[in-house]
Amino acid sequence: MKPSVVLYKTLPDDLRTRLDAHFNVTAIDGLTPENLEKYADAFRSAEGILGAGGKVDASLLDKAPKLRAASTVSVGYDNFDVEALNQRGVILMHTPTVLTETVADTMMALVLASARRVVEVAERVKAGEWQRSIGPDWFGIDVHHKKLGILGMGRIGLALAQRAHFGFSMPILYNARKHHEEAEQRFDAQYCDLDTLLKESDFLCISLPLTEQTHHLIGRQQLAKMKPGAVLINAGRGPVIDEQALIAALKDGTLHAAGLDVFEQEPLPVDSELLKLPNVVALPHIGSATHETRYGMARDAVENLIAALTGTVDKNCVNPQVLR
Ligand SMILES: NC(=O)C1=CN([C@@H]2O[C@H](COP(=O)(O)OP(=O)(O)OC[C@H]3O[C@@H](n4cnc5c(N)ncnc54)[C@H](OP(=O)(O)O)[C@@H]3O)[C@@H](O)[C@H]2O)C=CC1
Ligand SMILES: O=CC(=O)O
Repeated sequence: MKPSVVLYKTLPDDLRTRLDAHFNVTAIDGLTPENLEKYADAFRSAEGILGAGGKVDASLLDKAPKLRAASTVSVGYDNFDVEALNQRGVILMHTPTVLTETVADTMMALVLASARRVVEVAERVKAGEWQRSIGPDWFGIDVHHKKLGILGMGRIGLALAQRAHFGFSMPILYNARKHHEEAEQRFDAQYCDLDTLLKESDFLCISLPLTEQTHHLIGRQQLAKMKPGAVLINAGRGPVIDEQALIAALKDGTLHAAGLDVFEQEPLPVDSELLKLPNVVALPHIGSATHETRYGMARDAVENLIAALTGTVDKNCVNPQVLR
């Protein structure tokens, strides 16, 4: 008999067919409390789950006693209680690599849009404000040759460094837990502590995961240390930045602008102060959102679940210790 799995994200038809070929699939529209109750039987017999978004914690795992593998259509896995998965021997699979270049493109787009006020001035054109030659009130700031600080020199940080170094001649500073030889050799990136990164970066780009250590890593004190007129970009996770402190820094002119793909609460509430600030470019968490990359992520997530439930995992595993 095929193993049972719960699918909580819509897949392209061909990938759904592949999943159906291996498993008895119960498809639900998200890990909501209502669905956990409504599909209690499916969770009780599920050996795998596949999807994105929604908390996978001890209380969900208690409802799925046969679970052996979870496959997320994302690289970030902060919505999973990995400790609880480890205790129950559940393998967690994710989708690194396939999205790296696309997310780095998004970050570079945020750098350019924030510096050159692309969204704001395009709106002004649409509003009919372009009536004569533009003056300094339409100007932005240069990107090329400015100092780019990268907080989190992992896969995405490295791809961003490549763009900034070769495409925009930007000197690169970075901070991570360890030195990254590849970034230093290929892009002449200089390692520094967080304070130096804050003080010296013209553009500070965050590509960190959300963990206990990174939660509110950037708060009022850190923002106050940033170079006057700097631009802050965040495509890691919203709660890495204390959003209220960020709003204050944008209002009092400490920061020139911010480009944000992620927020403390998503979707961003429509009454958020951030949306009232002209110097904020706010995107709806589209870091990896191209047709090609989202398809690749879904494909990898399906293959990851098949590998996890057939004992053939050789990559993309968050907690390989469970395999031993
Ligand atoms: N906006 C979006 O749509 C997307 C957002 N993301 C987010 O981006 C994150 C990064 O992805 P990816 O680059 O693939 O991940 P990686 O694991 O490759 O890189 C993470 C980097 O963060 C660093 N890091 C972790 N904790 C700390 C810390 N406490 N202090 C300093 N540095 C730290 C790591 O340091 P070290 O190298 O020393 O271990 C590493 O350099 C994801 O976890 C996800 O949250 C990802 C995809 C899309
Ligand atoms: O935020 C997206 C991810 O893949 O993580």
